[in-house]
Amino acid sequence: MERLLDYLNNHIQNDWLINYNSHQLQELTQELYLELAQLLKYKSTVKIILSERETVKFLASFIAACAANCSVFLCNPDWGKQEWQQVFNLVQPDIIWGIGNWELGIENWELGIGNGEQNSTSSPLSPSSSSSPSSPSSPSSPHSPLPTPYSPLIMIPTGGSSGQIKFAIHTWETLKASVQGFVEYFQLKQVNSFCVLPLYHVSGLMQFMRSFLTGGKLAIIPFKTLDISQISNIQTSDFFISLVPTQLQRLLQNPELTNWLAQFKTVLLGGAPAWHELLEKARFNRIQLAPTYGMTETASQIATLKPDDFLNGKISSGQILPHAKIIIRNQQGQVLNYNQIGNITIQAKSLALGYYPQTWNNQDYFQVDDLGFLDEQGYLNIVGRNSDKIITGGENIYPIEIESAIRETQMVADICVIGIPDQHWGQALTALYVPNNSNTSIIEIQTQLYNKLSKFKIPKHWIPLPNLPRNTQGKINRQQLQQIATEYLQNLS
Ligand SMILES: O=C(O)CCC(=O)c1ccccc1C(=O)O
Repeated sequence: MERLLDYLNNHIQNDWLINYNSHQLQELTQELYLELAQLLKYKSTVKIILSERETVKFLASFIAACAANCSVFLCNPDWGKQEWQQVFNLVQPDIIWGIGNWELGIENWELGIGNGEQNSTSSPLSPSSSSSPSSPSSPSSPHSPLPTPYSPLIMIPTGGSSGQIKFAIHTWETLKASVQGFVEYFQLKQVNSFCVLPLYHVSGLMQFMRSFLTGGKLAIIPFKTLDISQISNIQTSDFFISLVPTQLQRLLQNPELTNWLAQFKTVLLGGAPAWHELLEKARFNRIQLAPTYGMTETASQIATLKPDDFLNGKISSGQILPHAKIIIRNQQGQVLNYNQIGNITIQAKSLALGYYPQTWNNQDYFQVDDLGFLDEQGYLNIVGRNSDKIITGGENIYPIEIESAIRETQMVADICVIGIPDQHWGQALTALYVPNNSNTSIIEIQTQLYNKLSKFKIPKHWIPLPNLPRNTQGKINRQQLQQIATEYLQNLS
């Protein structure tokens, strides 16, 4: 993978990284690479925790780690003590690059839980001969290689909306396959990306990868600091931008930023389910929106609705990217037909090899928690998450349908529907909502719902909250809401 350095130094235009100095990036990458090469004389594998807020440092560290075939664990500098402890115990890193709260998690680790690898004998990587480098533009193999010390392992964190942090094990090949699928699907030579999502997250990292591997431009500006005066000088009609639904909602509340957004070639939307009203608003404002479906394990999107389809009124997650295949199966694993709802299973060249430190062996397909169907034209439709399913009075309900209907009333700023254990109903449909203003009336919302939904789909309990617990990706923490709702209802009775 040393060819990566050559690629960075000689094959990428100087101005690819907008607002940053590419020379500085090259120099820092070289410096860090040499540091790693030194270490690799004595150790066969080097595990790096990368927790870097600064863009150039993040990119230099990432590229250097990959060039040196290290295992790099992408981390969120803002994780709390508990998360860092979990991560240190799992990873037992040789190097920590960056800043953040990780000091908080280091206590146990220093007490000797880590440091298990000090005895590894030297296995120097001989220059280029031992590795099987592939140039960033060559086609990738259909199967991911097993992890070897001669290819970098890129661990991307995924925690879902709550609970344990896991790392999906990716390789340069799986990430490259995702970029190739993307480029083919959109019929592009180069991808210019405007990245407002964190680089340690798959949604941010893949924007870097798309630009880096295709020689496209890359602007990186944290969402929090987006401000019209700072961004209006970048010509975005040639750019992709990736947003999560809550970010899109925020931008659409500001006319200037809405105008700015409407100039993008494509606005990729992913990370969490979008609601009908949000999509309508984007369509009304002629945003070139491309709702996507994908996850950390697939190195971002594997299905995407193209902007033309979106603007023509289509609602779905779009067609499947060429590097991936989605098959809908029933509980027994049998393949279902078009328009039949079942479990979504995935095969993809971009699929992770497993969750660190385990690889998935002999697995024919990856089954996710989502339910959906493919229509005759191969468009993917997501119905809901298996684990979010609520059974009330014997009826199956997916909260997304109820949440969309409630949003359409325009009387709530945010909404989540869950099931609370109930003697009579099995589970009682419960809506946790953020009122739009002090006059928000539940009676009025319910009246509107009666015209749209069957009676059993109307929530039995309504709980107002000042805000709902969402992570930076906009994913809602349903577990926490279960707890809040249970306590709230207990206090009532
Ligand atoms: O939720 C995830 O884990 C993946 C989400 C993701 O990558 C994404 C999020 C927002 C916009 C575009 C994308 C994408 O798939 O490229």
